[in-house]
Amino acid sequence: MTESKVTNFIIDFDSTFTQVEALDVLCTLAFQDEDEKKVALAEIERITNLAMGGELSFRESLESRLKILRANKNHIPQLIEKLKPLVSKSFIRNRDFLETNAQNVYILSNGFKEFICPIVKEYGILEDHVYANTFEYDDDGIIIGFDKENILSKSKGKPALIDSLKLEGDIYVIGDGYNDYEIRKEGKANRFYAFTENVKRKNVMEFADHIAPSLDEILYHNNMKGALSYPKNRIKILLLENIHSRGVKIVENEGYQVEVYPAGLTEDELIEKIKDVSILGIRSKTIVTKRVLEHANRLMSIGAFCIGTNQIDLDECTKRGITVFNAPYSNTRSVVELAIGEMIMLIRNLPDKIAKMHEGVWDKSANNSFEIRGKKLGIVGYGNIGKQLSVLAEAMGLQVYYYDVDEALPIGNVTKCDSLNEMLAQVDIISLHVDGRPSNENIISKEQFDVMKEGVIFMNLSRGHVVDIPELKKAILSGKIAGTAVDVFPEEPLSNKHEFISELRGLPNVILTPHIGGSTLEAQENIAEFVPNKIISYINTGSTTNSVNFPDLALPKLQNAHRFIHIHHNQPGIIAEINNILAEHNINVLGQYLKTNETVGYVITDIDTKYQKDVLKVMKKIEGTIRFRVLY
Ligand SMILES: NC(=O)c1ccc[n+]([C@@H]2O[C@H](COP(=O)([O-])OP(=O)(O)OC[C@H]3O[C@@H](n4cnc5c(N)ncnc54)[C@H](O)[C@@H]3O)[C@@H](O)[C@H]2O)c1
Ligand SMILES: O=C(O)CC[C@@H](O)C(=O)O
Repeated sequence: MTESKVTNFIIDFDSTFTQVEALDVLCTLAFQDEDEKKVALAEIERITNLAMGGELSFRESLESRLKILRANKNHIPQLIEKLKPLVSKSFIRNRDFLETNAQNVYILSNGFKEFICPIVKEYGILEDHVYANTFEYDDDGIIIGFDKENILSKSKGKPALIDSLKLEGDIYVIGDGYNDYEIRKEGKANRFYAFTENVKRKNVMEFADHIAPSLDEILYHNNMKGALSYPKNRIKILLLENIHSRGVKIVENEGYQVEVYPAGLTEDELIEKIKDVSILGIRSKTIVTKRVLEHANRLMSIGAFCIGTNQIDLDECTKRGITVFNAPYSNTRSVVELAIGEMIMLIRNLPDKIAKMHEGVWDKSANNSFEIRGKKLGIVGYGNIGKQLSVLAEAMGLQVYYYDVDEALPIGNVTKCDSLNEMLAQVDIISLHVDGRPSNENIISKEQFDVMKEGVIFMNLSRGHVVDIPELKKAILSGKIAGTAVDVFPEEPLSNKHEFISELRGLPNVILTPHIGGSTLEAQENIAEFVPNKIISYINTGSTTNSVNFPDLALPKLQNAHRFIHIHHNQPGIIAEINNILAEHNINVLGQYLKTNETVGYVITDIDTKYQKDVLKVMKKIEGTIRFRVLY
C-alpha cells in the first residue's frame, strides 16, 4: 500500500476566508454617527494596511484598532451575521473540499475567535483547528483589549504557533498578508499561496510561491478535486476596441483574467497577443484571420461585440472548434435612428448649410430642401435593421420599397422588389443594410449608380466594402447624388489616433461619420451585457444558443453529473464510437444531446459522477476529435 502524503492547509481569515477585514465591519456597527464612522474606518484601514504590509508590528496595530473601535459584546452577534454572506466566493464554492479535508484544514488568524468560529464552523472546520485571539471586555461589555498571553497577539505569532502545532506532512499557507508569508519566511511552511481574490498586496505577492486568485486555483495547482473543473482565473480574456465597462465588469466578476485594450490590433500584433488567450472580445476593427487562428492554441470562443462578424474567419473558427457569438439586436435601433436623422439632414441640404454657417455665410433659402414625407425610400437588405427602418420610415410618411437576396416577408405596406436595379430606379432615398459577406463587395457600383434617379439621397450604414467608392465620388460630383451619408468604409483607422483617409472627404452635401451607427451608450451597454453572458454560458454549460457558427444547443444546468463536451469533424460513426467507449467503461449516461452542422458535430453527454478517469484520454483520441472538455 502506498502512503498518501498529508498536506495541511493553514488559512488566514480576514480578507482570505472572508472578503473583508472583520474589524472594519465591526467599526461600521460600533459607530452610529456617519462622520465619526468614516473617520474611524479610514484610520482602521490605514493601520490594517500598515500591519498587512509589514510596516507596523501586529500587536501595535491591534491595540490601536481596538482603541478606535469602542465596540461592545452586543455587536459580536451582529458582526457574525454581517460576515456570513461575505465569505469569499471560492470558499463558498469549495465547501465540500473544506468539509472533506477538515482534519487537515486550520484557520490561523490574528483576528478573534468570537466571530471566526461560528463562521468557519459552517464549512466543516473543526473548532479546535481555529487559532486566533480572544477579546477582553470591561464590566459594561466594552471591548478593551485582547488576551496578551495568546501567542497570536505577538509579533511573528503565526510562525511560532505553527511551530508549536508540530504538524505532520506538508504545510501550505493561504493568506493575503505579510504575516501569513512570515510563516514561510521563518521556514515553518513548505509553500505560501498569496490569496488575491479580495485584495492584492504587491509586497506580499512578490514573496509568494504561487499567486492564487481563488481557492479553486490552489486546489487545481495541487491536483485536488475542487468545485470547478478548471479555475476561472486560468481563463484569459482579451477585450479589444474599447468594449463598454459593463462587459469588462461581467467577465471580471466571473473570475476570468481580463486584459483590456482600447483600440483594434493589427494581424501581427494579434498573433503575438493571442497565444495564451482563451476568449477574445472584438468589435468591427480587428480582423481575425486564418493566420491569427493558427496561433490561437487556447482560443475557445470569440465574442463580436457588434452585429457584423465578417471580420472573423468563421469557417476556420468552426474547423478549430472555436465558437463565435455576436449581439444581433442590441444596436439595431441606434442605426435606424441615425439613418432617419441623416436622411432628413441630407434632403434639406443641411451638411452644406451648417458648414456655411460656421464660415459666417447666411444662406436662407428653400432651394433643394424637401420633406421626407411622401418620398420613396429604398432599403437594400431587409434584415433586422432594414425591417426596423421600414417601420419607422412608414410611420413618418415615406413609401418604403425593399430588395433582399433572401425571401423576406414585407412588414406593413412596404413594397418588395424583385431586383436591385428595379428598386434603385424608382426611389428617392436609398439606404444600404446588407450584411458583410465577401460576395457583397461593390454591389453598388457604376451600373447601380447609373440606374438611380437624378438627385437621389444615398446612405450606407452597413459595411464599407459594399460600395465602390471611386464610383460613388463620381456620382456625387456629377450631381446624380444630391446627398450622401457614409458611416462605414473599406479602410477604417485602427484607433482614434490614426488619420481617416478617404476620397470622400470634402465633397458637397456629404455626411461622413466614424462607424458610429451602433455607437450609443444604450447599445454599447446592451451589447456588453449580451455577448459576455453568451460566452460565460458556453464556458460553464456548453450551451451554444445564438452562436454564429456552431450548431445551436441550449443545455440544462449541470446537476450531480459530469458533462463531456465533444466537438468533432462532421463525419459518420463518431457518436457510435463515443457511446461504445462509454459502454466499455461502464458509464451511466444521464442525458445526451447532439447537433451537427456542415463542418462539426457537437455532442454533449451528461454522466454519473463516478467513473474511471482513464476514459478521458480515450475520448480525446477518437479520430476526428477537434476538442474535448469535461465540466462539473
Ligand atoms: N454602422 C454601424 O455601426 C452598424 C451597426 C450595426 C450593424 N451594422 C451593419 O448593418 C448591416 C445589417 O445589419 P442587420 O442586423 O440588419 O443584418 P441582418 O443579417 O439581419 O440583415 C442583412 C440582410 O441583408 C440581406 N442581404 C445580404 N446581401 C444582400 C444583397 N447583396 N442584396 C440584398 N440583400 C442582401 C440578407 O439576406 C439579410 O436579410 C450589417 O452589415 C451590419 O454589420 C452596422
Ligand atoms: O461597433 C462596432 O465596431 C461595429 C458596429 C456595427 O458595424 C456592427 O456590426 O454592429
